[in-house]
Amino acid sequence: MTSLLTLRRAFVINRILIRHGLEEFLAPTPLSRLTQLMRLFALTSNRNKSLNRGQRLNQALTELGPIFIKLGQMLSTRRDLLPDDIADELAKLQDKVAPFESEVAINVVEQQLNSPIDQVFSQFDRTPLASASVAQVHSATLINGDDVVVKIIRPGIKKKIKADLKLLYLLAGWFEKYSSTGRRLHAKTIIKDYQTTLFNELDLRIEAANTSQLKRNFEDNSILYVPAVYWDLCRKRVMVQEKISGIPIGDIEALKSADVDMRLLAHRGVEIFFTQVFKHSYFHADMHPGNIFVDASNPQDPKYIGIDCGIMGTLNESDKRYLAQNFVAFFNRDYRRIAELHLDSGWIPAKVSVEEFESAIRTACEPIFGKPLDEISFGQFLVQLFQTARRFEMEVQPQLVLLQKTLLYIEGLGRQLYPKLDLWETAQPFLKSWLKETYGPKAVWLKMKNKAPEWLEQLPEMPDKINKLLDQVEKREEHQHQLVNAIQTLKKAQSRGAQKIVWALAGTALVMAGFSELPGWLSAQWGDVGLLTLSLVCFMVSFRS
Ligand SMILES: Nc1ncnc2c1ncn2[C@@H]1O[C@H](COP(=O)(O)OP(=O)(O)OP(=O)(O)O)[C@@H](O)[C@H]1O
Repeated sequence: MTSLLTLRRAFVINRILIRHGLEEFLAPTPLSRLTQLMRLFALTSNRNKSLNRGQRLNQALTELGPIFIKLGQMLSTRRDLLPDDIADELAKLQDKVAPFESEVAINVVEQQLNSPIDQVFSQFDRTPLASASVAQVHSATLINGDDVVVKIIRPGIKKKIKADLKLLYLLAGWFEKYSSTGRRLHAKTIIKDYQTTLFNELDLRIEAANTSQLKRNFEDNSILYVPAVYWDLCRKRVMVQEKISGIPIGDIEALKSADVDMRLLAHRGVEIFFTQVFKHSYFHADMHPGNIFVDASNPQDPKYIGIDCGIMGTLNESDKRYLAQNFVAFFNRDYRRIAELHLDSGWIPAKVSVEEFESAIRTACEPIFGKPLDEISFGQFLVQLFQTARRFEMEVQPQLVLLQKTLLYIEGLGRQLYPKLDLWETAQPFLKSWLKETYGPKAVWLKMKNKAPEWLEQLPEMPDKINKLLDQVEKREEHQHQLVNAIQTLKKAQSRGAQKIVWALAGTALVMAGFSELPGWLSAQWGDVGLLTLSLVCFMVSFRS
């Protein structure tokens, strides 16, 4: 049954792709035969020939539905993988879905909270505030008078997501199997990452927990405000949080007419990003205009408000070191250092020549410096670096890709707010102080101080441990010695064996010669005796050796 449904959907996808002139994406897959058949029987025709391939892909994904639209949106941020013309068009995809009935929304809320709606809310706005492919948001007021928003998962969406994912896996599998581009793009991994993102979005407790964590991280830093979560009203398919109000970040006109200090706002955006990355190792990774607002109550001290923490990125110490050191080296145009960092840390295999890698990075990054300082892009640098490193067999970690995508967005936004934004001005002191704080003498001293109790605890066992270690070293040396001896004996035996074989072969050859015709100058009798004696000698030597 399921496979029949999948086949039907595959047929529909095929038709849509042909209609938008995108058969080239199917060419290497088994669907291409179906494509030929469909064209033969004129089941579909190729429209939109005047549009470029990015625009045609945009239209096809829109027609394929929300799960494909979301995939396109996600892919639009993978500039390290996709050509710019396609990424630009995919970025324009709109996730606009018709809202579901408010009765259905209320049913879900009552079922999830196990309580009639009017016992939880004094007012529930039946017209949704927003409606996307996975969830819908309604305004409401709690019995205690707090203004809140209620996010509700679209009923039946999980089944649809699963069916579409099944198909996407099938297509990605074909794409990887039959096309070198598919293999280069790691098509199946892309779908796997997408699946993780989608499934996380289906459980609103994950988003609620992320929101709480981000709020806690910025408790002592007022430049970012995060709404409070009402934990007792959060379930898998319903989340209630504080209602915020602010100017949407994309509304530049409104910000300007509110007399907001745009330069400060742009720099604070960069500061928030670097604080999340380097101080908290935890960053909001779904930064789009719908998720960022500005509190302009004091326009000369504007503050950000962030919502929708469904997708967050985390970094470990080595990721942060990688980023900080590379950024600093990049701004010093020290490509040698970047190459050395990659080799020394084992990010790229040791067999790669440092000169070759340095030259590839220089070729990729020099054009970025051809621009004025206020156009230099860290995000673009990461795109180029990852593209180059991939060519040298570096597996770029997903969290770094997520970060690169967020950084590109932050830069774009910052320059939209304040076109003269110089990222380095905010980033440099930040990175330098982070490197100093983490790796400077004070940091080393602090780390040693933190480790001291652990070391003290182990101190009494130290002599025993050192003894054991020395024993091991001794044993290892003994083993090595024995091994060398064994190899030498083996070699000798091998050469003696070879000698044995040679002598035995010579003996055999002489015996055989005895049975064959002898040269005329040798009398038959003496010849036979001589050959026999010689062969006997050979066999004896062979036996002895
Ligand atoms: N706490 C809030 N206060 C006020 N408005 C909110 C709040 N949370 C969400 N909204 C409104 O609802 C919209 C959608 O919210 P949210 O981004 O969380 O949903 P989503 O389903 O993840 O949407 P998308 O997929 O487009 O990001 C927001 O753009 C905003 O207008």
